[in-house]
Amino acid sequence: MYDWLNALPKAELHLHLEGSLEPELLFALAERNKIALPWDDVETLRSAYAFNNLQEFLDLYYQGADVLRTEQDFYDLTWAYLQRCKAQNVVHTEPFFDPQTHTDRGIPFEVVLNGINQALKDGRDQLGISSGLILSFLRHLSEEEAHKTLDQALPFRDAFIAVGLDSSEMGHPPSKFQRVFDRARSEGFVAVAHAGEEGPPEYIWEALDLLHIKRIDHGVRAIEDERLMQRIIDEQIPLTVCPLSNTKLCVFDHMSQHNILDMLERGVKVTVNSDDPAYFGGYVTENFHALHTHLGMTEDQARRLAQNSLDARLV
Ligand SMILES: Nc1ncnc2[nH]cnc12
Ligand SMILES: [Zn+2]
Repeated sequence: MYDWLNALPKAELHLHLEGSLEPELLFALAERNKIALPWDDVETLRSAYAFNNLQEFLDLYYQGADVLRTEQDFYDLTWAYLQRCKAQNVVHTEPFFDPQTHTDRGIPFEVVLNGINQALKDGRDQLGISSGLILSFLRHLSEEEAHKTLDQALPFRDAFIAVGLDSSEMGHPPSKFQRVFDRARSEGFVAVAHAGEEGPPEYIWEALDLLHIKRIDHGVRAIEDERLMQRIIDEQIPLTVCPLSNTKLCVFDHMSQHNILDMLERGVKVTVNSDDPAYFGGYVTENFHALHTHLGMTEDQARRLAQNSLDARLV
């Protein structure tokens, strides 16, 4: 089944480039940039990848991103991810990046963007993988800081297909970012947002009604609110679900409890994605395969999930 799932043409719609930083590349970049790491070796780092919640993961994820310094680093990161896409027949990808994670460390916005963009272009030309980049605001920072990030992005407007919202969800509802999303949409950006990963269904309502998002990232807690479920089904609003992420971050205790197939059978436009594959134990095919192993996902269901991902592309 793994090989069959791997060969299935699919799109990835929820992937943080910084979360595709494998420990081996992290160590190589640390050496190249002469950065001392608190871990002795790759295995020690990998053994630290055990999380009880989103915040524990984010603390390590931001620490890991510190090795990314030059345009070449961002190129190498993105190129390594695109090669994984090629190997797993991901024919289209819409990755996120978090500019504030880098600009707050003094890395110029253009350095980050140029490295990523050159790799995405080479991915199109050399690997045949189409793509669109999503600029994501960090929700644990202020709306004021998100406005500054949007200012930095506007000279490169054509480099982005959308804006997103990620990082620590609890205590940072979508309403906190209503004005910056208004502004982004008035500049022609499509909007997406993480909502209902750890946060309650109310955050999904806010993301839909206040941020006017076209796609919900995660959204698994929608199942707690029947009226919300009905809206998502009626309006066919896609959910970018990340099964391995949800189990690694204890959103579900075990994959056998995941609700993605229940949602699929109820008519929700759910898709399968890897979120932060270097940290959560696998890329898209591993996520599909876990659904087969622990939930008995059939070939027909896998085909529908893959088709949903192709249908839910923004570009
Ligand atoms: N799963 C996730 N949720 C929120 N922010 C993130 N940033 C990277 N991965 C994330
Ligand atoms: Zn995510």
